[in-house]
Amino acid sequence: MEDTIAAISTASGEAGIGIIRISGTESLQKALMIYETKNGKKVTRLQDRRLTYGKIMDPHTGKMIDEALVCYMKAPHTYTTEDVVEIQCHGGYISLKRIMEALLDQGVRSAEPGEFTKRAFLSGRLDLSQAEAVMDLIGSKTDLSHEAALGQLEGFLSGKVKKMREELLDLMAAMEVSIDFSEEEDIDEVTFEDVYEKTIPIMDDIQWLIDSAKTGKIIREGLKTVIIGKPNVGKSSLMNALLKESRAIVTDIPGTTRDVIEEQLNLRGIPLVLMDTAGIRDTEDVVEKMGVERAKQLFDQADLVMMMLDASTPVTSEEVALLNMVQKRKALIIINKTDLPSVLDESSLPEWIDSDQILKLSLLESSGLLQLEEALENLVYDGEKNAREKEMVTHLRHQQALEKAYDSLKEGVKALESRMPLDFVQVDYQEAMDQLGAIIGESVKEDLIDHIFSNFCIGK
Ligand SMILES: Nc1nc2c(c(=O)[nH]1)N(C=O)[C@@H](CNc1ccc(C(=O)N[C@@H](CCC(=O)O)C(=O)O)cc1)CN2
Ligand SMILES: Nc1nc2c(ncn2[C@@H]2O[C@H](COP(=O)(O)OP(=O)(O)OP(=O)(O)O)[C@@H](O)[C@H]2O)c(=O)[nH]1
Ligand SMILES: [Mg+2]
Repeated sequence: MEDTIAAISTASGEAGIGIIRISGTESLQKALMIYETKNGKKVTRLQDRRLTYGKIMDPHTGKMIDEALVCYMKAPHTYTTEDVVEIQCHGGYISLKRIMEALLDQGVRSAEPGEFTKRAFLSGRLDLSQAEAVMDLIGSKTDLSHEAALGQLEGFLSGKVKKMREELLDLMAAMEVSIDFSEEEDIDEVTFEDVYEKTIPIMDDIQWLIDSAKTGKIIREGLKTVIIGKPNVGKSSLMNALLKESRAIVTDIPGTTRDVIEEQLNLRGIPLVLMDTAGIRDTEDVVEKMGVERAKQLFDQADLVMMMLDASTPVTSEEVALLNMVQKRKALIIINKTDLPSVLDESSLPEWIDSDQILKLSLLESSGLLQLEEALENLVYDGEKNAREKEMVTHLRHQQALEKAYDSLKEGVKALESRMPLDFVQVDYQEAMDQLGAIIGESVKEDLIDHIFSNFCIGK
């Protein structure tokens, strides 16, 4: 029997109401220990799925903690599939804290992060990718990431994975039968053709999912974008322009920004984590030097680099060195201050730079920003319009499992083609099955499951 757990499920802080969720066999009994009706009567049961007004009492002092609405939901048709009681009290710190204390006093255990959802998963009401989607939904910061999470919660990925696994299972069964009926260990020709032809579309489906992950990961995690360049080119001005607020200090003194300024931003549905950095130059100033070091570190970690140049100054050798570091990266080259007489010679830029990568702006005149947004959008979607739909793979874990499944099938098909003994083929198909299974939480180790749920928030 699972023990009975409770947690505050609403965010902490002052709020209209707050909810405590209790789950487990003893939920109702424990909740009733601290509950009485508005007339001060104790009760022994509550109607299933009915919100009831009453008082939450401290059993020790006999004093009221708060008034509340209480709802009992009978197993198995609940979030966790266990008996659940929810206590809706006033929001704020004290009511919620004291109700939790009163419950713990009755022998209820504090839920671990994600434990409610873990129970929903362990009971089979959700599969692992759906459980992960619950957290994504809570964490989503743009409509697109919200949509993607909702799609996954509704089972878009699980559905596809389950269908592919069924198809693979059929193929494995067909191979099995084929061996049983043939004299040798070989697979007969008809079965070979059939298995081969049916495997290819499965591989195509997997590839499609893998392709969607490029955008999907950015949609879920955000695109870490760092603005770099020499001092005074307008990096902080760009940060402010994109945020549409005066966040970073802008002056005409080179070396104004000394620390990293990080802000989140929703750009056409893409969550950007935007970082403005200290202008990179050789400097004796200790603080600025540290800022420059940080800028260089961030540069390494970023998903996207916006390298900013100044149209009114010549390209320096230091800038060329920075540009060359950007070569293999997702990068945009931004030439700012195009309102000033042009001094920068574009032919002095490294040759590898693609003309699509260069954007010309004048932040003073607010021109060129739309083109910049568009270029960013194209980079994320890789020019694929259909990537904007909500069906995409958003987790690295899923992407990696799909890649492994794909590789195994490729091996399997190769083994088939060269008429290898069937055991070889089967090993590959089984591996693909297992990899796909890992996405939905079948054939995964317990510590992976623990790890995934430990990243959830309390009360979920
Ligand atoms: N008060 C409250 N609001 C909430 C939740 C909750 O647990 N409590 N949720 C979550 O945290 C979300 C809703 N998700 C839920 C998903 C499934 C079930 C559930 O009881 N499912 C049952 C029965 C469904 C039915 O009525 O047919 C089932 O699937 O068997 C409940 C909530 C968002 N809002
Ligand atoms: N003429 C002109 N001036 C600009 C433009 N964009 C920014 N500036 C000015 O350039 C100066 C430097 O801008 P910042 O945004 O502080 O430059 P930065 O790259 O953040 O500089 P550091 O933090 O010192 O590295 C300010 O005086 C801005 O007003 C532009 O498009 N045209
Ligand atoms: Mg600055």
